[in-house]
Amino acid sequence: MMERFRAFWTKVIAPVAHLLIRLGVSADVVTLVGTLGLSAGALVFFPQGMLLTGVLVATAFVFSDLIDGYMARSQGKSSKFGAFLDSTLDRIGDGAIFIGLSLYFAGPGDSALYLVLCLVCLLMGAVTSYARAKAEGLGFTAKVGIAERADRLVAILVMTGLSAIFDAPILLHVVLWALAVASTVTVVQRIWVVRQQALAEV
Ligand SMILES: CCCCCCCC/C=C\CCCCCCCC(=O)OC[C@H](COP(=O)(O)OP(=O)(O)OC[C@H]1O[C@@H](n2ccc(N)nc2=O)[C@H](O)[C@@H]1O)OC(=O)CCCCCCC/C=C\CCCCCCCC
Ligand SMILES: O=P([O-])([O-])O[C@@H]1[C@@H](O)[C@H](O)[C@@H](O)[C@H](O)[C@@H]1O
Ligand SMILES: [Mg+2]
Ligand SMILES: [Mg+2]
Repeated sequence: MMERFRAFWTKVIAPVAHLLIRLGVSADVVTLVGTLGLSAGALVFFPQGMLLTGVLVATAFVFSDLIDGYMARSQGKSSKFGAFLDSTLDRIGDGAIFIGLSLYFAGPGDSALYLVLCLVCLLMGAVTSYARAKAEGLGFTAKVGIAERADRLVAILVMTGLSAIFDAPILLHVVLWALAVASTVTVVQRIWVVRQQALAEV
């Protein structure tokens, strides 16, 4: 769903990308540093209950996932390794967010239920992305579903931020339930579309 906003946000990040290019920074370094920053934001601040700080730090770095590809393309330096690195490190950033929130619910958030829900979101988000990668490796396509990565990131970061701003834990609880369901639905959607493609080959 968020893909439709790619063009707008690409315009937003383009000046940053061009500055980094002028500074001689490579897209791969942006991919790596962005992942480290996103992960640090989630793993340092969420477990301490500093949810808004964690969201703001994570948000500052998550856009690196838009910047890195733009940098590569604008220099004509898109590469297979870059594509591999980008997709692989996405999983680390996604995992850090839900591990950070799991540790929050194991500590100040004090809820076994929402700790488990965080783990479900972590798992089904990872399976969602793996399903697409495996499908593409087999010559199928599976870039479908109601909860692609950007959708999941926007949902969890915005709602976590709002829950902190308004001191409304319910907002975080609702988004965790929603993402657990939506990610699972997305996995089923991807299995379905690959099944249809496989049957069409017969
Ligand atoms: C007050 C409110 C609360 C507190 C503040 C909360 C604010 C939080 C707001 C938003 C945070 C969430 C933002 C999420 C950003 C999404 C980032 C993302 O997921 O991007 C995903 C994709 C990019 O995917 P990909 O990496 O595959 O594309 P690339 O362009 O990188 O291309 C990859 C190819 O490039 C080559 N390559 C790459 C790297 C490399 N090193 N070498 C290479 O060669 C190679 O060929 C690769 O194959 O982006 C998208 O999915 C597009 C859409 C994303 C845009 C969504 C952003 C939405 C932001 C804000 C939402 C609303 C905010 C509202 C705030 C207030 C709410 C009340
Ligand atoms: O949207 P999603 O399928 O869960 O996750 C996507 C991966 O499948 C893809 O390999 C990667 O390039 C994208 O950046 C995003 O991480
Ligand atoms: Mg990227
Ligand atoms: Mg990416």
